[in-house]
Formats: sequence, C-alpha cells, structure tokens
Amino acid sequence: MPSDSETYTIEKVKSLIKTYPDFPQEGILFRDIFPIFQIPAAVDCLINYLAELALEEAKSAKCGKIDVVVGLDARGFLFGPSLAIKLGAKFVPIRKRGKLPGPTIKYEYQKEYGLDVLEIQSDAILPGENVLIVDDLLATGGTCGAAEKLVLNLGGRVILNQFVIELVGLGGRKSLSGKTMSVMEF
Ligand SMILES: O=P(O)(O)OC[C@H]1O[C@H](OP(=O)(O)OP(=O)(O)O)[C@H](O)[C@@H]1O
Ligand SMILES: Nc1ncnc2[nH]cnc12
Repeated sequence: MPSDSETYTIEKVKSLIKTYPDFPQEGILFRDIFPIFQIPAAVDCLINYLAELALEEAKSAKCGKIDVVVGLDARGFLFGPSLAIKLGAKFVPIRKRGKLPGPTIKYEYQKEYGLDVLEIQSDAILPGENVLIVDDLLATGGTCGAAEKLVLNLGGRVILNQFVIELVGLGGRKSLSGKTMSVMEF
C-alpha cells in the first residue's frame, strides 16, 4: 500500500500542532494535537518514534520489557493503546473521578487550570510490573505526578513518563519522580 510514513519526520509532525491563545481560558496558549490525527502517516511516524524511545529506555534501564502502558484521561488514550501494541504490553487507563467501575484507588492533584481527581482500577497493575506512562502533554506535571503516585501505590515501577508535547516554561518535569521524555518542546 502506498504510504508517505517513511518520509514523515517528527519536525513535520510538530508543524501540524495548532496553537490557540486564551483557550479554554484567558492566558492559556492551547496546543492542539488533533490535526495530527487527520494524517495517518503522521500518526504512524509519531507512534513509531514513541515506541523506539521506549524500547531504548527499557534497554538502558536494564528492566527487561515494558509490561504496562498507562494512558492518561483523555488525550493519553490517543497514544496508549497503539504504543502498547508496539511494545507487546498491556494498556491500562487512568481516568478522571467516577469513570471506572469496580474497586479503584484515587489521587487528588492540581493542574494548569484547576483541581481534579484521578483513579485507576486496583487490579490493573501487578506488583513489580514495569510501567510506561503516556500523555499528550506535560504542563505543570500535576496530572502525571498523580499518575505516578497511583502506579507506585499499586506496586508498579515507573520506567518512563512519555509525552508528545512538553511546555518547558512550566517546569513540570521537576515534580515527576520517574525518568521523563518528550518528543516536542514548546
Ligand atoms: O501537566 P499538567 O499541568 O497536569 O497538565 C497536563 C494535562 O492537562 C491536559 O489534560 P486535561 O486535564 O485538560 O484533560 P483532557 O485530556 O481530558 O482534555 C493534558 O492532556 C494533560 O493530561
Ligand atoms: N497549554 C495547553 N495546551 C493543551 N493542553 C493542555 N493541557 C494543559 N495545558 C495545556
């Protein structure tokens, strides 16, 4: 099947991201990743790139394989399942309050614009499993910091926090305990 995925570069993928000033509130420069999903070759390029970085990190951490890819509600779900397939890992969601059935554990956190609660199903990660956390964007780090706490509380090992976009000016990676990588900086 003809495809231009080989000619797509991360720089080209970055150029697809649109910026909206004052959304969803004044003072926020919103980075929109959805235009990437209008171009299958761009998505393919990005997922392959995330998978390569993750495999390199698992190798250098000498942890064996990534057992679990945890995706963060909601835009982390755009990347998590595809990445999990590439890594031969299971996919587990971390969701906002009240969305997951059965026994869960919760963690309250501060984000760029407001307070929120994240939850994970209690049996989703087994003690000692190697976990990669993926999300579309790192801003203040509140969301991913809460996700790390949930993973650690279930006995998982955070091998890598992976983001498509990092808003470097907000210094979010300072509040994360695990190794952190982003594909693009703004
Ligand atoms: O580093 P932080 O300051 O915590 O911010 C980053 C988080 O904020 C956004 O999600 P949001 O909570 O807006 O939810 P959404 O994905 O459902 O839009 C983004 O997708 C990250 O998950
Ligand atoms: N500036 C931003 N753009 C897109 N998503 C975000 N989530 C938190 N901050 C954001």
